[in-house]
Amino acid sequence: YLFELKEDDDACKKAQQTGAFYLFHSLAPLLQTSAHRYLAPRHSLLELKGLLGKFGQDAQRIEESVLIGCSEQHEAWFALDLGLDSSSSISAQALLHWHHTHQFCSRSGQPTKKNMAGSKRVCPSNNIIYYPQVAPVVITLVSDGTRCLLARQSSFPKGMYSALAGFCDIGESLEETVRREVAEEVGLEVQSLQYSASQHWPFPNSSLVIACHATVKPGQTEIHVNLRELEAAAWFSHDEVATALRRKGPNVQQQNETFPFWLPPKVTVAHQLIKEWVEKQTCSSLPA
Ligand SMILES: NC(=O)c1ccc[n+]([C@@H]2O[C@H](COP(=O)([O-])OP(=O)(O)OC[C@H]3O[C@@H](n4cnc5c(N)ncnc54)[C@H](O)[C@@H]3O)[C@@H](O)[C@H]2O)c1
Ligand SMILES: [Mg+2]
Repeated sequence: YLFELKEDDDACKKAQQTGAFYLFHSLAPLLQTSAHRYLAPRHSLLELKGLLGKFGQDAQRIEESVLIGCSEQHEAWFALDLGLDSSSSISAQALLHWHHTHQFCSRSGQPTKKNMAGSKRVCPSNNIIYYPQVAPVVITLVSDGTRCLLARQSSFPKGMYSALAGFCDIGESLEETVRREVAEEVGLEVQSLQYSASQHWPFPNSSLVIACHATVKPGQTEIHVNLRELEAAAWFSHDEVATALRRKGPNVQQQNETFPFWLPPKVTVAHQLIKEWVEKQTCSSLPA
């Protein structure tokens, strides 16, 4: 059903009649608080036209909406950004951000036009079709069998460590990126690797983060930190990591000016990857 709406502008326009619209302003979502929770209000086309009229906006703006999904019953969902200045926060809706930042054809320089669903942009002068780009990123938790390797960039919040991450270079397989990034960032040779999970990650642009476990040969565990990319990297024991998983975010500074290390929040695939390793270690240390 979604494929049909992306390929057929008339079908998409018709779906707006019975669809639901989520509103944004300069890429920030409009939220309502209710009983200490944030809810994203949905607006029907009629309500949306009323809102636009109330604020003196042209109903034509509805053409700027983008299709973001549908219900099992084929109720289409749309996002519409009412903000005029889109240079501010990119904290939401990767697709709206992509439209704001890809307005021109990279070959002719002409302004491109979004299709009704917002699933692509087309250059009217040469018919080149542009689709939203997603940059693949690998995140790798390296283990030597009993410890795992965590690292931090200087841009991370104080005390936070995570698994090694890196963008795939053009032409690389994911496996090649894992081996290259681990070699580049900590000077270790990956012996084996195993896929774990993936996550769409819209910060700073649209990336697809693919999480993997990797092992190094026992005895080949000497770390050489690439200080151009990382501030620090070290091996951590199962107990240290299990304790850190329970810490919620930045902790108070300890007397000796250090921060007990903590890990990315639960919402990140980095957290899930590290948690999966701790659970696997716990299971493997249980008596058979
Ligand atoms: N969701 C998660 O759990 C999670 C975990 C780790 C990293 N990430 C994200 O993955 C991304 C990559 O992590 P990193 O900073 O360690 O990457 P990295 O080690 O490749 O270093 C970043 C460098 O990659 C280059 N680069 C930037 N954008 C690129 C692109 N689109 N394609 C190719 N190269 C690019 C730049 O030179 C940049 O300095 C970051 O945006 C980070 O937010 C998400
Ligand atoms: Mg990196």
